[in-house]
Amino acid sequence: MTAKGTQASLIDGKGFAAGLVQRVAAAAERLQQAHGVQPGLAVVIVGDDPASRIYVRNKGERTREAGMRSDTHTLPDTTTQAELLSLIAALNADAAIHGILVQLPLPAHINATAVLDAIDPDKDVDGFHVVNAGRLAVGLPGLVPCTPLGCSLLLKAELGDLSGLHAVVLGRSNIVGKPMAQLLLAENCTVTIAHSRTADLPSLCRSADILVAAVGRPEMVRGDWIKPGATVIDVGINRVPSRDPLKAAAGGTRVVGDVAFDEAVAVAGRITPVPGGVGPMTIACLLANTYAAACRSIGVAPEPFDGA
Ligand SMILES: NC(=O)C1=CN([C@@H]2O[C@H](COP(=O)(O)OP(=O)(O)OC[C@H]3O[C@@H](n4cnc5c(N)ncnc54)[C@H](OP(=O)(O)O)[C@@H]3O)[C@@H](O)[C@H]2O)C=CC1
Ligand SMILES: Nc1nc(=O)c2c([nH]1)NC[C@@H]1CN(c3ccc(C(=O)N[C@@H](CCC(=O)O)C(=O)O)cc3)C=[N+]21
Repeated sequence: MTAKGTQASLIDGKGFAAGLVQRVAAAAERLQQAHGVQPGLAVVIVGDDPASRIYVRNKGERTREAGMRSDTHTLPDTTTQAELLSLIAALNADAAIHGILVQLPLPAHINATAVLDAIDPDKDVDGFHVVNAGRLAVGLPGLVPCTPLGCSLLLKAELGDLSGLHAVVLGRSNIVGKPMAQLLLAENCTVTIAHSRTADLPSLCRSADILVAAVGRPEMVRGDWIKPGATVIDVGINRVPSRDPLKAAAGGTRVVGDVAFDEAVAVAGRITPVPGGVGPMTIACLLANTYAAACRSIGVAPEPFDGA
């Protein structure tokens, strides 16, 4: 608590995501009843990255909850780019698969851009294909990257109209920062994108009504970088040693965000926790995108999930 006794309210991403998964499941059930189509997702993992393991475990549970089909293709580190491309070609041609997700990062000997751009854009439920990036940039309907889509849904549910708010997006990756900025612009925010060459990050961040942190640096954003009352969305998922020195010595870890939560919670108006904030929304949006792709594959307009 601060001297003023104020404390940010927590944005319950986990709870919001659970509700979204239920709404997607109900819509998918209606799609199946009306058209006999069960949305199908294929996840391809090459090698054994720890972040990918967490993601795939959670995704499997949520996909089952939503009554959708989920196939996981686990390939060894030694898989060649040609082998991966031929699996993608088979999934592109498979009418029972509406969504394809290739877990990142890929091993260094594989060109990730070439692989992502081999996915049929209409099955690209990650929204990483250059065609979907282009659709987002010019305002055409398409598949939007799950993490920024989840952040945008949380912000609209919390704040309503975002028009005229100053949003600072920390990070400019193709999978989080850039599409996040596009979505905020589409909601009529005034958007600043910051990155590793940005001068005086603390002052810039202090001018933000909405601060989205997606840098991959544990607890980089400090309490005094935040405008009092601002809304803070922490995208970071960083594994750091456990607080307990004995556990840490044994290799124990905990997950923290890109924001120093204990400091930020005393200054911000609203904030997402890590875990339990943006992460679960990413998975819920993956299911929503898979449902939408299944609808469009048979020429049906997907039910929207914008509302609460
Ligand atoms: N919750 C979820 O569902 C997801 C969480 N994540 C997490 O989000 C975070 C970001 O992921 P991602 O976008 O893939 O990361 P990238 O590493 O691809 O991008 C990081 C961005 O942060 C910028 N950056 C790095 N260090 C600094 C610094 N010291 N000061 C200012 N800017 C900096 C980089 O700038 P520059 O471009 O100049 O190098 C870059 O634009 C990670 O913690 C990741 O684990 C990612 C995906 C999903
Ligand atoms: N093609 C591709 N698409 C991705 O979207 C993608 C990817 N590759 N590679 C890895 C990153 C990371 N990512 C996460 C998603 C959800 C949680 C998540 O659900 N986190 C929970 C649990 C965290 C914990 O307790 O460890 C939470 O934040 O509450 C984490 C990480 C998706 N990614």
